[in-house]
Amino acid sequence: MRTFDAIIIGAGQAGPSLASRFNDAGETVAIIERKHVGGTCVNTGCKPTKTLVASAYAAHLARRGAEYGVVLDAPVKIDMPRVMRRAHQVTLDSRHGNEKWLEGMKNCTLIRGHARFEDGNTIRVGEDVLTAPRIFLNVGARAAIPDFPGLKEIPFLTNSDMVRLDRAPDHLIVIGGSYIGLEFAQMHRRFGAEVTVIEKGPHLVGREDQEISEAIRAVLEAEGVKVLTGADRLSFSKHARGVAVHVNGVDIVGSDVLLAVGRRPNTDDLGLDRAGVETDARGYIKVDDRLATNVAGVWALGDCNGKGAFTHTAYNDFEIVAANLFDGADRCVSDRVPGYALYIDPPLGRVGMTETEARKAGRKILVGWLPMDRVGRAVEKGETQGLMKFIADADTREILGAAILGAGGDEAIHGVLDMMNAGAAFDQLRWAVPIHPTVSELWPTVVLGMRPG
Ligand SMILES: Cc1cc2nc3c(=O)[nH]c(=O)nc-3n(C[C@H](O)[C@H](O)[C@H](O)COP(=O)(O)OP(=O)(O)OC[C@H]3O[C@@H](n4cnc5c(N)ncnc54)[C@H](O)[C@@H]3O)c2cc1C
Ligand SMILES: NC(=O)c1ccc[n+]([C@@H]2O[C@H](COP(=O)([O-])OP(=O)(O)OC[C@H]3O[C@@H](n4cnc5c(N)ncnc54)[C@H](O)[C@@H]3O)[C@@H](O)[C@H]2O)c1
Repeated sequence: MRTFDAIIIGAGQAGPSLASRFNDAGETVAIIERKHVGGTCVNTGCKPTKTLVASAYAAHLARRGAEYGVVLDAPVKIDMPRVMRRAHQVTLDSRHGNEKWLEGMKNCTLIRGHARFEDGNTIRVGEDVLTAPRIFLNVGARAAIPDFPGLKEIPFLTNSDMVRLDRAPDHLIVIGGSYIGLEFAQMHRRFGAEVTVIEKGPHLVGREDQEISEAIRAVLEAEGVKVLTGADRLSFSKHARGVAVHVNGVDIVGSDVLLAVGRRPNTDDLGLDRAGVETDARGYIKVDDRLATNVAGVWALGDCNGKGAFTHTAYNDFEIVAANLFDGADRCVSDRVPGYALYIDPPLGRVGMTETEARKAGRKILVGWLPMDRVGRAVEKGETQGLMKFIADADTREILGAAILGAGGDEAIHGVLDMMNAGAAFDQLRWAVPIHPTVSELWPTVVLGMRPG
């Protein structure tokens, strides 16, 4: 049995940074990884997908070259193996960088293998048995694979397969019209595939306000992505041309199927019952506001605690735990201002509540919005799809939320995110002097135009 000051299971987005804090404090730490250092983000998530999105954007812009007076005399061709090599290289560089970082930590031991609890402070990795007074779970999540009729009979793809595919499918059928589904849908359309998105809910990205969902659908349909919402009773079968998806009484035939219907936490094979660590009905580890589980000395960080599903929320979980353990702070998850982006093109940048959520919360709200074709920067760039939207509390002057579906939306949303973090009233934006020409320079205009919602 080996003894450490701390054990971390999972080298995703929280684990390695936490290991580094233990190392720097002169405490011994073991970090256990069963697959690739860097976890989902680096290997099968953000890094490869955003690199692929960049290739797809280059193809799209090249096709539109003539609109800008840039003449390309031959049709745009996509070299898929090269596209994929570029994405793979970005992943490899990041993974190797993380590995080197961990291996360079004097007090840290990187252990390869699948970890399971023996009891509340003992972990087994194969023949290796480790113990520590503090254990941190950073085990992440994987693609959910529901038991759809016929699914076992057909080949299907998940996000992990998609980042290894070195061809554009002839016709990609995407099940699930949210983050993963839409990012892959648009990118493969731009790589030359026919693409159909099948979504169960009445709208794409159902958690957004309806006009945002509809604008996203318009962006995708304008590029030729077919969208079917309100999909009911899905089933699958083999077909001479690949796969047939039976939905709402019709058959859709494609060459490949991508399942993007959500994620499930990697907690079913962790021996949590032996340690007595509680999970909710969906398998997420129950934690308090400071990420402690019900078992003393065990914490859960990142996707596996169900409090966030993004790289920045997993990293913020590390920041919270580290600040509380090492810096004498008292940080908690409920202080976090929720922000995220959907990386279709143009991207959707989001922070805080939607208008629907603000109304449901019983707030008296003010709402302002502007179509992107009124934003000079977007006009100059020739990227005028989408809108900006701002929601505030009419009584307290608090900023409740904002969205930019439009050029640079993933970056420009940070102006609002920072104001919300600073607890600033929306009136402050009125007197900001933003830089011209930017997307952000329109926030004062949006704020001045707010009306009761
Ligand atoms: C296609 C896709 C695109 C995405 N794009 C974005 C994006 O643009 N922006 C964003 O913010 N988020 C994005 N995400 C989400 C983001 O990747 C995750 O939220 C983030 O990686 C979660 O980090 P984590 O540390 O909680 O878990 P992970 O990164 O999943 O790491 C968990 C690690 O634990 C290991 N592990 C699990 N069980 C065990 C065990 N028993 N023993 C040993 N090791 C174990 C796993 O192998 C894994 O390496 C995307 C996700 C996907 C799938
Ligand atoms: N840009 C980003 O930050 C980014 C990108 C990709 C993934 N992610 C993370 O990964 C997580 C998972 O993404 P996701 O898109 O797989 O899941 P999701 O939970 O966001 O969406 C799943 C979608 O599938 C639909 N669906 C469920 N069952 C269905 C069925 N039977 N038929 C048709 N549609 C069905 C749902 O209605 C929903 O729209 C996200 O929550 C996100 O946090 C983030």
